[in-house]
Amino acid sequence: MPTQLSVPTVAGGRFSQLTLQNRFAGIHGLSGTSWKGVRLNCGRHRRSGYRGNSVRAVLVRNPPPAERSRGNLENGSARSVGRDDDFSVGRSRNDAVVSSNGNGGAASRRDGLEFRNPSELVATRIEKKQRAKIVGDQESEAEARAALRAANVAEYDPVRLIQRYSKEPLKVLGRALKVTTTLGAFAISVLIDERRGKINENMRKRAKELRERLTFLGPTFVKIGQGLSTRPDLCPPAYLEELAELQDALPTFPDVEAFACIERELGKPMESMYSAITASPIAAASLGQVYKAQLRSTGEIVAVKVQRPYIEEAVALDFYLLRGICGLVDKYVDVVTSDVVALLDEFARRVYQELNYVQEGRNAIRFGQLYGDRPDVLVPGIYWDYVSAKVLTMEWVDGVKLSEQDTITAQGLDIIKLVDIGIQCSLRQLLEHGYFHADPHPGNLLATPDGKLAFLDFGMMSETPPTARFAIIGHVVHLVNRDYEAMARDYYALDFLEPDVDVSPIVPALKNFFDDVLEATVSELNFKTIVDGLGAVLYKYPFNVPAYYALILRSLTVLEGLALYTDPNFKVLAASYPYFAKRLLTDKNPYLRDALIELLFKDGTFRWNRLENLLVQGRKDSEYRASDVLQPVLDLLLGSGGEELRSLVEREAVRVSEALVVGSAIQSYKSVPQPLRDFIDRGNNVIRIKESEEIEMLALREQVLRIWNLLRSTSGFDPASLQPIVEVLRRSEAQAMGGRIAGSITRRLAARALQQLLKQPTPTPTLTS
Ligand SMILES: Nc1ncnc2c1ncn2[C@@H]1O[C@H](COP(=O)(O)OP(=O)(O)OP(=O)(O)O)[C@@H](O)[C@H]1O
Repeated sequence: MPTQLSVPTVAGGRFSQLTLQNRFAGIHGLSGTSWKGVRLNCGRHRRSGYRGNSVRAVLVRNPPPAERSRGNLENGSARSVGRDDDFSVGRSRNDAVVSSNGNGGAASRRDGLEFRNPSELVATRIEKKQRAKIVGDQESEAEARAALRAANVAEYDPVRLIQRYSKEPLKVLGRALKVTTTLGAFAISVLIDERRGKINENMRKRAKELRERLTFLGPTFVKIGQGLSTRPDLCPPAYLEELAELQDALPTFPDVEAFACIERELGKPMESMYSAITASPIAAASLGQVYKAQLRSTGEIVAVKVQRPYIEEAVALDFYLLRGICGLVDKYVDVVTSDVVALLDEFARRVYQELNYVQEGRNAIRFGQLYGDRPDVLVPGIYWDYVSAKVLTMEWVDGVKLSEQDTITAQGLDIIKLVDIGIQCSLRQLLEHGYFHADPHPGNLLATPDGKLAFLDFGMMSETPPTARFAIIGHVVHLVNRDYEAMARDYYALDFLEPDVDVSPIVPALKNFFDDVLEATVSELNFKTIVDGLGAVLYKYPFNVPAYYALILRSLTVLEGLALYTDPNFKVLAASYPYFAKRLLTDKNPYLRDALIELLFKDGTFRWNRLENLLVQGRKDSEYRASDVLQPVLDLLLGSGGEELRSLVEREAVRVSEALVVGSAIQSYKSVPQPLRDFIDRGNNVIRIKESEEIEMLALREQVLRIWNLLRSTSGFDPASLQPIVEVLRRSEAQAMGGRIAGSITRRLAARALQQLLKQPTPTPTLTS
């Protein structure tokens, strides 16, 4: 069956080879045939995420023969080429339009050398460093050139918008009519449904209608719809599902315009930059569409994102209009207490930032520096020589969207593991460095064939302020402790409440809600239940939830939602606990150390089970190190100002030592065969101790031994790593404490010995420090 082809004119003149890709029809038989003198190579499109059954064309410029042979030779060593199935169909396998990959080939040869001489090794390291520096310098120069290309990028300025559109009333009126009729018709349909009692029955239909109407209205409304699609607090599930489609199934714009934009923005002809590019986009998103291409200079496979034409004009007019409407709401609608204009301004500023792809490239680099070194996370690199405000060229990521769970499972990948990578990475983003991906919808998360999680789309990033990072961890501790007063106080640190707001009425509300839900342990709780519960509590009080907080909740609920498809019992909090445990056990930040103490010493008693739980959980975290666990705790114990804690620890140390000594004696005594035992104590119980006390002592002994074993068996535990602790123990305070503990234990044991001697039960002595 011959397949219909249409060749974009802009590309038609420039590219002398054309590759067809039929997504599902499997037209491999066409390979090698020609159409109008153009060679055709076809292959089944295997990358998921493509819908429909259309034919995609890849235009490939014929390379000079020398280059072609080099491509053939180096095909195997070209890293990015080998990774991709669909793209390589017309390129490397049949025609090998793979230009030399200078880095790949040379690097592997260099890596293959054997260095025996240490000075040579040092020299190589220095050389590598110098090379890295040169590469770094070149990168920054290329980035600076990209920034120069984006020098005239528009920024959101409401005053300028007013100046601009007050002169164009007809344009404003036309758009206002379009928006009001489109959304008004939807509102009327919903009102009629309500009158007829058919809201639920027609919900799915209306949700679809809303999605279509927002798509029709263009990028600004698509962005609003995307925002709503992640707000279960605002939209019913049917709407959430339909609006989620706005994340990646959007209409495309003509390729001719896209290619013309690339040339205009980068100031060079297409073929001088890319040796191949797909003739139609592989994805269309709200602000741009993405092509797959091959760099002429290195042969690397890249993704080229091109911005929709006239998008700035479109969003500017929409924000001008929406701002006017929000102004009216602020003025006349009393039930709305928030400053709607300010909210819109914040949103508009973010959208404008997303329109500057140089900024997005910078975000990707920063994100990659912070999190890309993790072996299970992939962050695409940026090719600055091919970046401007409207064109972004980045490393191609071969993968499947996390939302396409069947395809992922078919590839033998574990979706829960991938979600867990997402959660661990998100926790680090939110609570460690504070710099986070604020738009982690499933379309922006890809599972790579080797099981990594790739992050895409760095247009919208956000930051958690340092105080809030610690306050969030503290908040979880307070939740575990059911310390509702502390929870309520956390809202000051979290910036939810002004310092002058009285938190006392909030405490019973929190208690009411959490006492019920905490029937289960916190880690068994659904994250969404907690978020919804908090939402319901907070809603009644003068709270102001900062934007970063809503985004944090969103990113974790998105991940939990993804996991729930596969495992209905998945709990994001349980998955997060190892991270919290590791932070609490190892972080030297005073706020977190206090939180740890609060967790471990509740009401003046040491909670061994909590320590054990923290250790069990903490070692599940990939970055947990046993040596880190002890150091901050000891520092805290022995530092100035730790008197109260020291006396608690001393008391506990005595209790534990006694449990170990007496408990071991009990165990040894019990392991002696009865006839021998009779012979030893001649009918009297040598160890005279109350049964309940004995049970408690043995349980404590078991627990302490378990904890010690946990510490010792933690992977990577190296006795040498305890050296700093030995240093701490040498301090005079530690020695003094050790002396006091030993004294107390001796007194307790002496009392017990006396008790045994007199065979009279005596009251347990009170401890003195
Ligand atoms: N580096 C890449 N490698 C492979 N595919 C990519 C890459 N970058 C983007 N894509 C594809 O293009 C789609 C859209 O890209 P992206 O999300 O960056 O665009 P956007 O306009 O910022 O989208 P949004 O509407 O989410 O803001 C992605 O969902 C993905 O399918």
